[in-house]
Amino acid sequence: MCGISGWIDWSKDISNEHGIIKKMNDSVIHRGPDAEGFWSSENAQIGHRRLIVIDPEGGKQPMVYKNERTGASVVLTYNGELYNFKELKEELVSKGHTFKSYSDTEVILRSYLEWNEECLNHFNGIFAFAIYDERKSTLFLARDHLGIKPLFYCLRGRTILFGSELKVLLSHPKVKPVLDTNGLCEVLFHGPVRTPGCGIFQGVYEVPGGQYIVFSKTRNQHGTIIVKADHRVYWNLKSSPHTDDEETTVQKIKTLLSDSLKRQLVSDVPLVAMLSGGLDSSGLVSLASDEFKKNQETLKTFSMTFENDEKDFRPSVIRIDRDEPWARKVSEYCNTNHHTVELGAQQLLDNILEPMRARDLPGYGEVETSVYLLFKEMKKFGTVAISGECSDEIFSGYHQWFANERYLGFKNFPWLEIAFAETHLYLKKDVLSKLNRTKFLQKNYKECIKSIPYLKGESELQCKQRKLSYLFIKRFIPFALDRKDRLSMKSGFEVRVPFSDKELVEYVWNLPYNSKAIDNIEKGILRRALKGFLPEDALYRRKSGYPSICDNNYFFGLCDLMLKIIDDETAPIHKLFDTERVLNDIISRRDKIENNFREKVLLDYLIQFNAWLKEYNIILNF
Ligand SMILES: Nc1ncnc2c1ncn2[C@@H]1O[C@H](COP(=O)(O)OP(=O)(O)OP(=O)(O)O)[C@@H](O)[C@H]1O
Ligand SMILES: NC(=O)CC[C@H](N)C(=O)O
Repeated sequence: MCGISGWIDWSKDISNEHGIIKKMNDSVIHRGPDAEGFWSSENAQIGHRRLIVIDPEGGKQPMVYKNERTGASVVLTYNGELYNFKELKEELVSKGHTFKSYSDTEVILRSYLEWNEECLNHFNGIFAFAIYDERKSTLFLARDHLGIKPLFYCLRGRTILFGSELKVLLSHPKVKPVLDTNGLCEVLFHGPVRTPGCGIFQGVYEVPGGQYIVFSKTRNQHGTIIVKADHRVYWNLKSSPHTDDEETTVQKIKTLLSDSLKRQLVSDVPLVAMLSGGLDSSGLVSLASDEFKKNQETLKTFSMTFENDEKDFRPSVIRIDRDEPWARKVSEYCNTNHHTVELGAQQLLDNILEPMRARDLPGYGEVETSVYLLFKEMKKFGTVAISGECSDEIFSGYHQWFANERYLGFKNFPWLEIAFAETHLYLKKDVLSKLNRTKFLQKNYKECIKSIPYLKGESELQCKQRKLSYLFIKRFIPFALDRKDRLSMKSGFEVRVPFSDKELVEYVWNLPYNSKAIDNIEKGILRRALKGFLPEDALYRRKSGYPSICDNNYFFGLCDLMLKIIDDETAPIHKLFDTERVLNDIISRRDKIENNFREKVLLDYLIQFNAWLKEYNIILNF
């Protein structure tokens, strides 16, 4: 993947401000370790950091089209992969376009020249890009359908700033890390599930998936130059009755998934795969290894586990068994070259702040640290990987929620029930009452469910299931993708998610829950579609969550780190949290707590939160 940055200023000449754009661009050097590029003019400074994936020579960026007659340029800075670029190129050639390279980047640029913003309706891929069009004095910011690649921006008067990560914007002197009431509520009450569009810091936003913005320079009635921002949704979930019979549905899912996977194998650099031994990653590994075999190649697969996990493992509602034996079994069945990455408690503690630095926000602790370390290791073997992420959200794999009246009737985001949204329990009383958690969450939830496209004639139960499915796709997926992008890109590693293919999502969205959970098992329809691709027991392995470390040394290590923070009077966290209660309820009782999952999540979050306030010099304004 790449990192993009930019600064458009219609209020003054910024052609000499190279130092600032260089700093913005350098902040995402990890996203694009292979090359850097800049383009500038009187009103624009545009940067690019490149992780080369397709056409090393021809795909350099920013990529510019210059109208020879007028001298006006159209400049593209882009992060992503256009999976259907070969087909689109043929279409564009038939319309008279000529190409200088075989890169997907040039296809994006030429598509814009041909179709303007409508080009988005032709794309299948993962992308976040900016096109500065001197011919029209516009800046076009766009993001892929589900929001797989990131894009943040802010508008200050006649100045527009944009970048792949929040740190790009924070590197510009005009942007300060101010946390107002809304920003604080977001980080405290939603856990890491940020509201799409919200950039946490005051005046900072995100282009949500499936949307674009055109900023244009125009004049108001007094003749003063102003910037107009036109926000548009170009893709969304649409409901229609599902009329295919069972067999047709199974066949269609099989075709859509295998087409998506094949498209996503395109790469000029080594591609590897994650393998948990669960249905989703195993299914993709099986399909991908067949493609590799056609070229006499062996797919490399990777799974993550913990040192001594066999001894320490205790089953829980979330994690019913260990991934490792299943991953090995699937690897043997598919003939992959399998690697196991083993992590220890101390290694996780040593890297505890890395996910926060990757996301520019505090996050979901240990799970994020292990994913980050896994990606870092995988990068030694490849530049691109395939992951089974998002299948659970798309196929409604959370049986415990979809088949449970309590959750179906729940009038809030269901994940607020999980441990990672419990920080409010330890907030100082005056802070909590000032922030009004209930009001914030209710407003946000109501806003979200307002746009659910219910289908006429659906039963009450079906409506509730559609609502839950909508919440997972529109709210939980952006969080999962955001996390995956930042944790992989911190090591310059691109992770692709074939289940998030727009055509597959559009089709599965309209399956009633009963059809998805056919055979009385979560994701039953997907299991039927993957029949013959996996050993029968792996095909019907029940869902077991992402591994969390059972070694108590990790929990004790967290307690020690937290104790140091509590003892430090200057620690910023004291301003917000009742640290005395954390000490009494958790740290002093550390030996007596049996199942410490919730406590681990809380401590992880508080440690990251404290470091975030400190390292980012957060200005609290609430
Ligand atoms: N132990 C693991 N090692 C390597 N990658 C993993 C591991 N666990 C999860 N992943 C990655 O994260 C993704 C999401 O995990 P998740 O547990 O939701 O899915 P899964 O294990 O593939 O399948 P299932 O949902 O059926 O358990 C996986 O598809 C895989 O890419
Ligand atoms: N890493 C990226 O975002 C890649 C951009 C572009 N697809 C290339 O191959 O260079």
